[in-house]
Amino acid sequence: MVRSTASEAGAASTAGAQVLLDLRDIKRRYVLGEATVEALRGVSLRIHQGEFVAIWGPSGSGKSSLMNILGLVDAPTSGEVTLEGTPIGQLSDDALTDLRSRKVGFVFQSFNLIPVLSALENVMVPLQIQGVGASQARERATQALKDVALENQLHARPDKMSGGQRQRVAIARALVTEPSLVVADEPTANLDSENSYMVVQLMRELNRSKRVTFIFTTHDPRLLDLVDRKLLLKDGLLHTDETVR
Ligand SMILES: Nc1ncnc2c1ncn2[C@@H]1O[C@H](COP(=O)(O)OP(=O)(O)OP(=O)(O)O)[C@@H](O)[C@H]1O
Repeated sequence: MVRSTASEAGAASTAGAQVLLDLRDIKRRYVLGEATVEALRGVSLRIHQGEFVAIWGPSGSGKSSLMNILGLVDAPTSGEVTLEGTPIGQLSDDALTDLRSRKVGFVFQSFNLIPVLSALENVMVPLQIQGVGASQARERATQALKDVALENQLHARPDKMSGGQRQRVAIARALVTEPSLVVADEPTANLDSENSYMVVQLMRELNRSKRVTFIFTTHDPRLLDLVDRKLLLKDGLLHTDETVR
């Protein structure tokens, strides 16, 4: 049940902004032996460039399933996903991998930093995967860490950093490739309430300053105060879609 439609609600805050992601009637079914789980049961949604969006809802409502599809890491069982006008379902595996690495950055609840690498080296990794040369990668990663106020921790390893600092490194790593979209599934699940708020505030500032679209999931209602738009998922359906500002 959607009380205000995605397109109406999105248009209210994003007049003139281009559609970044368009999901039409997305269903995701998991089959485990005899059992079938209908994790998403028909989600239609439009995300515009520059939006700052939270997806919230009870455990098991389909948030991670939807995030995997929004981040192009999983394909729906049925329905269509379009990113900047490109229908995803028609791409080869190689083309999809290339598009995802250029357009999407990821932030994870458990940070997923490489423990033996410094903060700077962790942030350089996605650039090196893209084939960017070492000195340029170092320069861009240094700037990305400055953007999250960690210029004094360039050479620290993750195990010497607090949870909030580790998540800031992960945000720098997500942004260093200059993606159109950052997808963050429960980015504050392993942080205390003060650090949770600071991390979402930081994502908000970067969303504004860099005009990058952010979509994150959360269980924490306080964090919803910081968003443009909140989507409530229940039982695999988009229940409400509210544009806040
Ligand atoms: N890989 C999978 N195989 C089988 N079932 C799955 C798989 N991933 C998710 N599910 C099921 O799909 C439903 C939705 O799960 P999903 O993880 O998307 O929800 P969620 O809202 O992110 O939950 P949580 O807040 O607990 O992380 C649940 O019933 C879950 O058990």
